[in-house]
This record gives sequence, structure tokens and C-alpha cells, in this order.
Amino acid sequence: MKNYEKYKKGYFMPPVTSMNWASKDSIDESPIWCSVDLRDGNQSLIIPMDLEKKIEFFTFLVSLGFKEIEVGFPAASETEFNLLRRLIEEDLIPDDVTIQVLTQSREHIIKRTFEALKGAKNAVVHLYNSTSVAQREQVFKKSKSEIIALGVTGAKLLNEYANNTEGNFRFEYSPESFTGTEMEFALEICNEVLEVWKPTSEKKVIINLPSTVQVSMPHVYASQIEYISSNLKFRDNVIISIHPHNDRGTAVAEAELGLLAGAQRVEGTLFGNGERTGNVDIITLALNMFSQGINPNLNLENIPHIVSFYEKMTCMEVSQRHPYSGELVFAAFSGSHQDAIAKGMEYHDNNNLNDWRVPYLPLDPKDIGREYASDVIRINSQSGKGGIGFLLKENYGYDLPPKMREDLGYTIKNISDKLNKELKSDEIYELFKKDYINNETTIKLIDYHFVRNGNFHVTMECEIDGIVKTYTGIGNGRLDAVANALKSNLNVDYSIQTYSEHSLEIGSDSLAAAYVGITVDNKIVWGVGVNHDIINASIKALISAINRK
Ligand SMILES: CC(=O)SCCNC(=O)CCNC(=O)[C@H](O)C(C)(C)COP(=O)(O)OP(=O)(O)OC[C@H]1O[C@@H](n2cnc3c(N)ncnc32)[C@H](O)[C@@H]1OP(=O)(O)O
Ligand SMILES: CC(C)C(=O)C(=O)O
Ligand SMILES: [Mg+2]
Repeated sequence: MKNYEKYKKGYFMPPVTSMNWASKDSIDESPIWCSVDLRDGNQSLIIPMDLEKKIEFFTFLVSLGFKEIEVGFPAASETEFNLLRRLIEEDLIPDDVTIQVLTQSREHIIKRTFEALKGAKNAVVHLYNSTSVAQREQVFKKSKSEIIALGVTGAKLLNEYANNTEGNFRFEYSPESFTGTEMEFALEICNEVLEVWKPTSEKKVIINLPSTVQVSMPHVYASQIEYISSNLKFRDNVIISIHPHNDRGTAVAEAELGLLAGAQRVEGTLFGNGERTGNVDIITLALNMFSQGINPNLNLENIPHIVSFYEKMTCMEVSQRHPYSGELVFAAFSGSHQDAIAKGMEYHDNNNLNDWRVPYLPLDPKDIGREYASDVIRINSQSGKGGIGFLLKENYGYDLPPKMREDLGYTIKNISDKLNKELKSDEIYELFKKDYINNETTIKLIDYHFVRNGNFHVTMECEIDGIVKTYTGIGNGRLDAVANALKSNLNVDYSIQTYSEHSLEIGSDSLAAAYVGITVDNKIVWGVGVNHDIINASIKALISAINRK
């Protein structure tokens, strides 16, 4: 590619890098989550949400278990302002939920923000100003000390307006564009703001360290967080928050390493909506923790519902490969994966395993509202007997003998290959039913009765080409007698290779399924019989096999 020389590193490693985070291999507890869907998420939509949508979204975030929610930028517009008034005046904020609002360090904006917040039971006022080299030079055209003065002035104004406004307020400060800032300077400005606010254990301050624009590998961000976390004043009374964006596609990695490095709080959005490539996806982060045995303290048991709500509200789409939430992320089309998953599930059932270890599935899809049969095992020309057998068992109760699974597996995948499309579970069942179950294409069973006289003697009536015929036969069992009757009268040469049966537990009242495999010309041909009576089912299975040969 041309032009690569145009780009230089735009980040700064801290002066000291202990990298203690690198020796930890897991996150031990869930952080404080702060949803910024209604602010960062909303400010990046083509059409921002209207007031009613925002209230509905807020209520939804509360139902998911968020205790801190950035609801907007009240000075931005009438809608944003009115949202605050509605939430407060109509008492829509549960007592254990803290709302958060964003403001620039400009007095008229801070004033308007507090007007919106009047009467708030619990609110975080989030002040930001940009600190990176690029923003200082190009946008603000200010020296470092002038940038510090901007932050400090804003911090003082927050003190002043909070003292004069009814409500309970805590403060948050973000050195916006933190990742493009020299770390000593980022530390200095945060400490100066903290000196103004003087956090206490009763009134902790949030220092939020955003990767406003991702410019480095995630380990650099982790080292930056660790440096600030270890050198901040009032550290015990400060909550370190992180706010990764996703320009390099590593927001989740940054957040995880940031937590290892000392962050206690994460600002992000559902499915990573947000500026440019988005904010960090809180659902992915939370489910990463969940799948390592950590309670994320969010209610994510119904991901399909969360996806459809989110898509309706934002008009954005969750991609089919989106971790945990995309339509295809648990889907196994390929035969060997399906085989391993089906065996893994059976192993878990048979051994009553509580700890989840099924191959290919990092968590149990059922825990987040997904279905094995429709979300996990999907059938196309890459599929195998294991998956097809699993679907018939899971959805329709047919537990096919292993060799028959193979036979049906090849039949189904060849059909999928020829049609060049996925076959859904009901289509597979229809193909199976039409061809294998109670097949009457040539011979149709009308009636039968047995007499036992040492051996079994059968007299049976069958309809062949519209003509009813009566056959008799003798055998050492009932099916043997029928097999002999058909063999001698129809002049077909076959032998019964395998027989099995079970009751059908799904979609029926006490039906039985019988499976018969006959050898004809060194080839096994299968038939299935289904009836309330097991003898009837087994005779039908044999006739189905003969009809299919
Ligand atoms: C990374 C982030 O997500 S930050 C959040 C960004 N979100 C938003 O901006 C959404 C809401 N914003 C808005 O609706 C508008 O920008 C408003 C209402 C806040 C302000 O509107 P306006 O004053 O008309 O415009 P604008 O934002 O362009 O103002 C730019 C001015 O503010 C200054 N400014 C920008 N950010 C800050 C800040 N955090 N603190 C102090 N001054 C700031 C700029 O330097 C510029 O100054 P200048 O007028 O001397 O050139
Ligand atoms: C306002 C700040 C925290 C922000 O959204 C960012 O830097 O990305
Ligand atoms: Mg942001």
C-alpha cells in the first residue's frame, strides 16, 4: 500500500510500566457497568432517538440490571433536556439507579445541565475536556496549563452549581482523547480536578479514562490505566472508569485488560453501538465473564429479545457473527462439529454434569435464551449424521439407530447439496416422514393376526397395486413370521439385519417407533414404522424397508 509512511504512533507509553496486569489471568468480579447507550450510542445514530423512545430504552436498560445510566447531554437539545425533566418529575428512576449526564467545561452548558437535573435523587455529572496533543494544538489551540485551567474551571463550576441545585450529585471527569495524551499530563490534569473536588469515601469521584479514539494495541491501554490508577491522588476515594471505543476492533480486549490493570467501572453500550466503529460492547464483556464463572450482575437471559429491542430502537443491525448475540454464532453446519456437540450434550446428560464443557460451545446457548435445535445444529451440504440425528431426536423424538443415521445423513446432505440451500428441521422431518416412515408406496398393510403354536403363524392381508392379497408365514417370532410370509409370497430376497424400537415421547400420546434394517444385495435398506401398537409399528417398519429397496 502507498502512504503508510504518513502514519506515526499517536500514543504515549507511561514513563513507568510495571505491567502487573499481565500476570493476572482472570477478572474476578464484575465491574460497575454504566450504559452510555442513551448518550454516546444516541449521538452516533443517523436519527437520534426521540423522547418516547429514550424513555422506553431507559426502562429497558433498568430491566437489564444497569444501575448507572448516562441518559444524555441535557444542554444539547430540547429533547435531551426534556428527557431529564420527565425522568425526574415523573419519578421514573428507581432509587437504586443513578442517572448520569455529560457536559462540556463551559459555563452556559453547565448551567443548563443543572437546570435539567433539578430534583434528581442520584445523579453523576460528567465533565469532559480534551487533552490530547492533537486536540490541544489543532482544536483548542491552548497550552497544557490552559487546558488544565479549562478542566479546573469546569470542576469548580460543578461544585458551585451542585451546591445551588436541589438534588444529590456525584462527579465524573474525563480527560477526553486520553489515549492520545502524554500520560504524565493526563495524570496531572486528573489530579488537579481531584484537588478541586476532594473526593471522600461518602462522595467518591469517577475518573473516566476513555480511548476516545483507539490508537494502540490493548496492552498499551492497560499499561496507561495501571499507571494512572497507581499514581492518582485520593485513590481510595476514586473510581477508575474506562470507556473504550472500537476503532481498531479491540474495545473488548482493551476493557478486559483495563480491568486487570485496576479499572473498576466500564462505560459501554449494548452490542457496541457508538461513535464510528462503536463503544465497547457490554453484552460481550459481560458474557465473557459469565462464561468464566463470574456473575456479570446483568439480566442477559434472553439475548434474542435484547437484540430485537435494540434493533427496533436504534435501527442498527446486530451482525450474524456478533459474539454471543449474532444469529449464527452458535450454529454448527459442519458434520464433525455437529457430531462433537451432539456427543458432548449426551455426555453431559448421561453424567449429570453441571459444569459446562461441551466442545465448540463456550457457553450453554440455553442460558442466554438460544435453542439447541434451531440455533446450534443447522443442516446443509457440510452436515453429517450426528447433526441430523440430533435434530430428529431433539425436535421429533426419533432416536435413530447409528447406522440408519448415517444412511439418512447422506440422503439429506445430498438433497441440500443439490438444492444448494440450508434445510430446516421441519423440512428434514418431512423428507424423513415421506420416505422412511410407514412407507406404503408398493405394499400396504391392511390386517394381520397371529396364532402361536410353538412357532408364530401369521395370516396377513396386504394391498399391492390396488389388489388385496392374503399371505401366510411361520417364524420363531412375530416379525420373523411376517418376514417369511412376505419373502416367500413376494419372491424378494432379503434378511433382517437390525431391529430396534422405542416409545415416541414428543408430539404424540404413547406412539411407538420401530426401525428395521434389511439386507438386500449386500446393502442395508431402512424402514420406520410408527403406530400405537408396537407389533403393528414393527411390521410397518419392515414393509417400509421393503418398499424402499
Ligand atoms: C467524545 C465525545 O463523545 S464528547 C461528547 C460529544 N457530544 C456532543 O457534542 C453532543 C452534544 N453537543 C451539542 O449538542 C453541542 O456541541 C453543544 C450544544 C454542546 C455545544 O454547541 P455549540 O457551542 O454550538 O457548538 P460546538 O460543540 O461546536 O462548540 C465548539 C466550541 O466548544 C469548545 N469545546 C468543545 N468541547 C469542549 C469541552 N469539553 N469543554 C470546553 N469547551 C469545549 C470548542 O473548543 C469550541 O470552542 P470555540 O467556540 O472557541 O471554537
Ligand atoms: C465524553 C467522553 C467520555 C467520550 O465519550 C469519549 O471520550 O469517547
Ligand atoms: Mg465516547
